Amino acid sequence: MTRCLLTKSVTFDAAHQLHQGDESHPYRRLHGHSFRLDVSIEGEADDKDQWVADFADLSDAITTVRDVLDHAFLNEVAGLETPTLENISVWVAKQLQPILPNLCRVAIARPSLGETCTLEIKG
Ligand SMILES: Nc1nc2c(c(=O)[nH]1)N=C([C@H](O)[C@H](O)COP(=O)(O)OP(=O)(O)OP(=O)(O)O)CN2
Ligand SMILES: [Zn+2]
Repeated sequence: MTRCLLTKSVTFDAAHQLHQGDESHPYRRLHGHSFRLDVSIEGEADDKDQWVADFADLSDAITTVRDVLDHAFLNEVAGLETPTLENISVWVAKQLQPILPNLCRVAIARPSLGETCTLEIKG
């Protein structure tokens, strides 16, 4: 059997404010970013279909979180009151774990800034 990691990626745009820094720090102003979300599942290709899972099912799952995050003011999303990349990763993992039991990695990137936060999920 072959153990594989499948990754599906989507992009979204969202606004946020961060409380870090002093009162005049630019992070505190309302501003936006373009994000890329990468979601990975791990498993073995099954005998019948010869795949770990249909990418269409991974796509359906990731779309449910993208629909919440895209063009949102992230601070107003329940559980995302401090929307750092780190907290967005944890939030996405919490949403997806019930529907993707073999979820193993969530990464949130800001490609224009060359920044990525990767959350490794132990089985
Ligand atoms: N470890 C983390 N560090 C920072 C995070 C984070 O989520 N985790 N977030 C930020 C802010 O979101 C900040 O707005 C990032 O942008 P910045 O580095 O200031 O770059 P610009 O806003 O200037 O980039 P643009 O090209 O204008 O979007 C900071 N640190
Ligand atoms: Zn920001």
